[in-house]
Amino acid sequence: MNRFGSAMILAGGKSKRMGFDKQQLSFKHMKLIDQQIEKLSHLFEDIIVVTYNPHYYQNLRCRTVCDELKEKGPLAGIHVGLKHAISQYTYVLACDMPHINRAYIRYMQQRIGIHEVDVCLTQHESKRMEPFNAFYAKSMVKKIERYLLKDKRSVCGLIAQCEAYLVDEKQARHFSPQLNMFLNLNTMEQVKKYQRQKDV
Ligand SMILES: Nc1nc2c(ncn2[C@@H]2O[C@H](COP(=O)(O)OP(=O)(O)OP(=O)(O)O)[C@@H](O)[C@H]2O)c(=O)[nH]1
Ligand SMILES: [Mg+2]
Repeated sequence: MNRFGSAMILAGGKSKRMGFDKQQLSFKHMKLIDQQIEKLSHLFEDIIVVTYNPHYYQNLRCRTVCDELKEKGPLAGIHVGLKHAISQYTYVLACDMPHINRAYIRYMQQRIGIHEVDVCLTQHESKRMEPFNAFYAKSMVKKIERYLLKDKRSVCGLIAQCEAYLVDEKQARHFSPQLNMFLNLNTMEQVKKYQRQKDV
């Protein structure tokens, strides 16, 4: 099994705050998720979209899976994505994150190369962790399953129980000074602000 071949995009949420399905978000007549798939396909040989709408992705360079454990939130997406992954580690992104930072992905891959860990993610000075734009090991599948079956959902709670390599905020800012690489669009207000700043 190779080390970093798979990436997954989570697109199985309810988008309640947005008011319409976030996997349909478009900028300049192109869906954000299609743009993510395109960008990731230059970095990963296998792109998995975790979605309940596989027909959106028929002609794209990706495959689709859907949650086995339903109604349990993002971790259930990570669970099934890891199950289908072809590599030891999988890059995890949410479908509402417009900035993919190639240098940071490479940096995390290097860190994982040195420290054999279950996950590699970023921690803010406030101690808050970023669950996406992160790597998870395939070996976490069973642990995540047990955790979800106990009706727990918090990614950060899970991380506390595993071997994690945490990149600190200061280090992450070398790659993304405003931490844009973690920006996720949850509401139309956030979309409008993003469009104003980026002129997209
Ligand atoms: N596969 C899967 N993905 C999920 C699930 N819940 C959320 N996600 C995804 O996880 C990412 C982060 O979740 P949120 O930003 O809270 O998205 P959301 O849950 O659709 O939005 P809200 O309903 O407003 O909370 C997004 O990419 C969602 O599509 C789920 O139950 N299954
Ligand atoms: Mg949510």
